[in-house]
Amino acid sequence: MKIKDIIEIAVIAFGIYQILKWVRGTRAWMLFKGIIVLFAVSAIAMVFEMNTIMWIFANTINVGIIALLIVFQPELRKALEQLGQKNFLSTLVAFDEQKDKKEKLAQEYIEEIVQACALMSKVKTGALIVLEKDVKLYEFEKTGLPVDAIVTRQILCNIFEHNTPLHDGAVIIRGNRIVAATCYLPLSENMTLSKELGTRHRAAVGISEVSDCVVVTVSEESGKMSVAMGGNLVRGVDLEYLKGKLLEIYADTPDATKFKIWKGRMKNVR
Ligand SMILES: Nc1ncnc2c1ncn2[C@@H]1O[C@H](COP(=O)(O)OP(=O)(O)OP(=O)(O)O)[C@@H](O)[C@H]1O
Repeated sequence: MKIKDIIEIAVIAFGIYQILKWVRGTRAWMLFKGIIVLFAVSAIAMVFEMNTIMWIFANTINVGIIALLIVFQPELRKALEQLGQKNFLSTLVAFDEQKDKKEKLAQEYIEEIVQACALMSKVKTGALIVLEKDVKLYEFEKTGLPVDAIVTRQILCNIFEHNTPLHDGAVIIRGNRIVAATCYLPLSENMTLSKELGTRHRAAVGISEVSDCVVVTVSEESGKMSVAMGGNLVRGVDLEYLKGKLLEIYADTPDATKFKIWKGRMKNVR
């Protein structure tokens, strides 16, 4: 083993790490998990010498790779564009402590979102609020106008106020900040959705199908609140349900886990 080989291994490991990090931040993450399952199935087929399954895999892999390149063309283009950017190195190695510090959806912000929905529901103001989780929604954020404001009930109500410039489309929330408003979301093509539902609710289901986000809607027609997650829509939820669902997002974040560990330690000390 020469120095050159060690450098080569380090470069490849770093490259794979960066690719995995990038995949986690895009909707390719779900697909990546699917591919891992397919590879697991092919490995099992190989161990048990299931020739037909192995033949199907061998003959579809080339087509599959081309299909992947076509489906993820926007993400690949974005990744290549980032490679060409000047600040690429600084994003690879997080020198800046702030950069590494992920913003988390703290309980107080959840309360703001819930209260905003309550107020809008009362006066039947239509709203579409997307809470981003692990899969980053940059491509949808770009379709709207940047806001970059701390989540407060007043700002949310103001954004969705009828006949104001920002009321149309969706708001995207990342951590404790509203990053964009008037965003255009993909409409779900789910045929089983109720025919009563219009495009606001279809858009909520649509974005939840392609990412792990949680979407809250307030109907302009009925004032009812709904929550979309993983392609499912729960209609007519109450404030308690809404708060519970949003708190689940908070519970998933590392900050909350740290808090739980800390609480556990405190219990042990006592
Ligand atoms: N693809 C989309 N992305 C983001 N927002 C959208 C999209 N399509 C529609 N909307 C929002 O939904 C509004 C139209 O809602 P529409 O009445 O069609 O839906 P709905 O599901 O019946 O909702 P409501 O119960 O509030 O009437 C638009 O004015 C716009 O703000």
